Amino acid sequence: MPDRSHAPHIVIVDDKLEMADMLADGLADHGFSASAVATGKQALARIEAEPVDALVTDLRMPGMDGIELLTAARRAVPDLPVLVMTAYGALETAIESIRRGAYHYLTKPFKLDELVVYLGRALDESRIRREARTLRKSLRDEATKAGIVAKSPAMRAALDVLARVAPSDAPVLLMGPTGAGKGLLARYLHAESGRARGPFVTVNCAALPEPLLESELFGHAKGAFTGATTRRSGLFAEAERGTIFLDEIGEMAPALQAKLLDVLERRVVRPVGSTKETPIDVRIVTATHRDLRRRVAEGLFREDLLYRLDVVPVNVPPLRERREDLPELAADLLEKARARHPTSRVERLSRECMLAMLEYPWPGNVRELAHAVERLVLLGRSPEALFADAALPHAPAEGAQGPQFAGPVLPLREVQQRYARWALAELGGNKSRTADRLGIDVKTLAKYLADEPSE
Ligand SMILES: Nc1ncnc2c1ncn2[C@@H]1O[C@H](COP(=O)(O)OP(=O)(O)OP(=O)(O)O)[C@@H](O)[C@H]1O
Repeated sequence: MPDRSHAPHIVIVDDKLEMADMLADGLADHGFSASAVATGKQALARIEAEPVDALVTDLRMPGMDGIELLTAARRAVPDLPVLVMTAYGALETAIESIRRGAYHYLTKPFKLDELVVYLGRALDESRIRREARTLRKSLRDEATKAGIVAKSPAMRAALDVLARVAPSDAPVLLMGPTGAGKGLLARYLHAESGRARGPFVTVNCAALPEPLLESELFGHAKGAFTGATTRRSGLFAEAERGTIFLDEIGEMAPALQAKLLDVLERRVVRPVGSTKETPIDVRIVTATHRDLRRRVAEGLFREDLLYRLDVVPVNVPPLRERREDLPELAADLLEKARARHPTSRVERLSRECMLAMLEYPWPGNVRELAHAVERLVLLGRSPEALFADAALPHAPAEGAQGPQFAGPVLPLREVQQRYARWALAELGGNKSRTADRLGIDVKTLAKYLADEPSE
């Protein structure tokens, strides 16, 4: 019997109760705690009332038959291992039971030892599944603890897609501007996947010239080029059983794109200067701030490679398009920055600062926000940080906001329309925010926007 901390509780159901009793006694001799019942209903009541580790059921029974019981039991306890006992010749129902999730079927008459072996295996597998789930959950909690802020629908959608595709090996393409969090999401995907215990290797494809990048990625043989005094295995090999994150994939040179396509198709790499190919088991995740379709149209990116890479495309919008994330991001970043600079006078962000942050366009996205908060913490002179302490290059100069009056006097209706259009453009085309800021409802805004200016 496999090592278990408690005697596994097995429910055995057979309309011939003496048969169920006999099996229960036999199982008790093998260290199980087994109860025998005579109907599907009784078995289900037990499963619903107390912790049961496995169910052994006859198939043909009056009232609730074995298939119905199997279905109901697995609805009550989704991972419950179920073994079915079937009469000789009832192969079809036995197969049907497997289709519905039974672990195994035993054809009567069978030896007790056979049941013991299959029960042991079923219990071990269900324990392993449970442990894997707990591990995955704790990794997910880790990712949340690692601090991915996702209040906005866009970020929540991105996390949701990533969590769902994580268990597969499907390539994922993260699209979004610099500093928006693509690297962080790539790590999250890795942590959520079955490869979480394997390595996560990041490569910035824009950082190295083509020949260097090729040998970085695929490795090189000894003497492959001047300076290659030893053999090097490359980052794909380093990422074996893990994930490789190719950042700025849009910048990759065409010749290298062809080689990467070959890696994706054949799952082998060939080090520079070598004739030997090595099989690889690596999940490929890519990211770009470019519009890759446009790069394809411009002849700068291979279309066949794009199709291979964007099996699962995920958008990571700029921070200004998901301001719901900003307050929590700013608060988290403030905490971290304060921990790094314990002598800072800054304790919190002033209301003025938060409002200004919500207005600011953040061209460098979360990375820029992180740097701004760092400056606030370093430069702030009071417990309540002011926006000016962040010393942001794109901050609007005081007084430059809002309408300026000059030129001919215009009818108010026209001013309303011009101002509404300007405000809408300022707020990135977001009608509900614009209406909110103008203190009108969306319908009224639409009226202002549509109004023909009066002559
Ligand atoms: N949603 C988020 N929650 C918490 N931190 C975030 C979030 N998004 C980004 N960050 C932080 O912002 C910084 C920039 O993110 P990241 O490096 O992932 O951006 P990126 O899109 O990969 O940028 P680049 O394309 O320039 O490499 C990192 O320190 C990251 O931890």
